[in-house]
Amino acid sequence: MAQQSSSAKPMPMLKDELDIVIPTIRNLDFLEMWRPFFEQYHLIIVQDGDPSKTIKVPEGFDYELYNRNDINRILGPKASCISFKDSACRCFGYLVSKKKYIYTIDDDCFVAKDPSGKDINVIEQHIKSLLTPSTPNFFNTLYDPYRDGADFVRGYPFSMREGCKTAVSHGLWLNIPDYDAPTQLVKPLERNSRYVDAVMTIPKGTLFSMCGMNLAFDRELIGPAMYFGLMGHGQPIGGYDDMWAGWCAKVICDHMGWGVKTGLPYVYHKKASNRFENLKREYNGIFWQEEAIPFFESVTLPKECTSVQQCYLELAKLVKEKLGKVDPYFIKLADGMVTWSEAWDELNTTP
Ligand SMILES: O=c1ccn([C@@H]2O[C@H](COP(=O)(O)OP(=O)(O)O[C@H]3O[C@@H](CO)[C@H](O)[C@H]3O)[C@@H](O)[C@H]2O)c(=O)[nH]1
Ligand SMILES: [Mn+2]
Repeated sequence: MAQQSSSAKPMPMLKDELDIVIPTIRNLDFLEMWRPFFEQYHLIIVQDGDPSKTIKVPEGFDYELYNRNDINRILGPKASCISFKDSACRCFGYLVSKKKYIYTIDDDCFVAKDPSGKDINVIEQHIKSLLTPSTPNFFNTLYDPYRDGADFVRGYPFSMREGCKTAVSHGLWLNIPDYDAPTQLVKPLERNSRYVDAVMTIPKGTLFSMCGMNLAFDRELIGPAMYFGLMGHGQPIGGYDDMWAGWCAKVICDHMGWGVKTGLPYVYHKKASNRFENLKREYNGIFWQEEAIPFFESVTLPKECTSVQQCYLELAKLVKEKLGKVDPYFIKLADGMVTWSEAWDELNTTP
């Protein structure tokens, strides 16, 4: 019998242990719709683009806001690892947060409704997913065994039923799905109306496409690996920020014995970006991912790597060595990973 189901006992709100990180190059009007669910939490707003632009935050929210001038002031030369003019800038929010958990959301994502018509509280579901164990080592065909009304199926080893720590909770999207630019171009009218009432652990040894628009993670566990890379202005690639972080984080979670879950909760995504612009920024990524995925699948981290940062620095070394041959960009990216790790230490190691 799985531990008491996650919905049997009320989930803690974690309002003093969770920050909401929002990257924005537009405005924050969408917060009005999220007010019932977000108002109790501290927001970290990462303002991208022109720092002289004033971003209006709706009344009543507790927040800190950082623009490019702040990032440069706080990080100095290390600011070079934080992207400009790409949603990748959001990882600066992970760096400066002091909380155990992070939830990050895009400013074109709104409250979705479940099949009963009830507004979905994304924070509550992500907390449930993060606070209940994962099952990366043996797939439970009835999905989340810790959920009310579910359990481990016959044949599931009892020695494995305590599960593992959960490091990442990856939510999904109704309306505009997270398709790449080529798919968006050929299927401009496709909308996702399928609400799948499930959370599942992504099996160990399997990579996945981590989308940053409705994502939560245990910052104390996997935060040092959640670098969203060098994307956007001055870089030959964009729109692969979350993908890169997801591949790195999944390899490290597998090594550390932690789980990554995907599924509920849903947001309602009203894509604000332009699919033609997206094709330009994603273009190299479409080719490079065919090299990057086999690389990540081939990675075996040494057993001496017992901390996420040791894993991350080892990964950066391998990226430079193996992917640097694909394109010099990956040498720069590997250096960015090291700078990120140094910045993490600088801002997060108590003297
Ligand atoms: O230069 C920029 C562009 C955007 N942002 C902010 O980042 C998020 C996502 O922007 P948007 O919704 O326009 O992007 P999408 O094409 O829908 O999704 C991409 O973003 C990532 C998912 O989060 C992933 O790379 C793609 O799926 C919004 O909050 C923008 O305001 C920015 O800060 N700088
Ligand atoms: Mn979007």
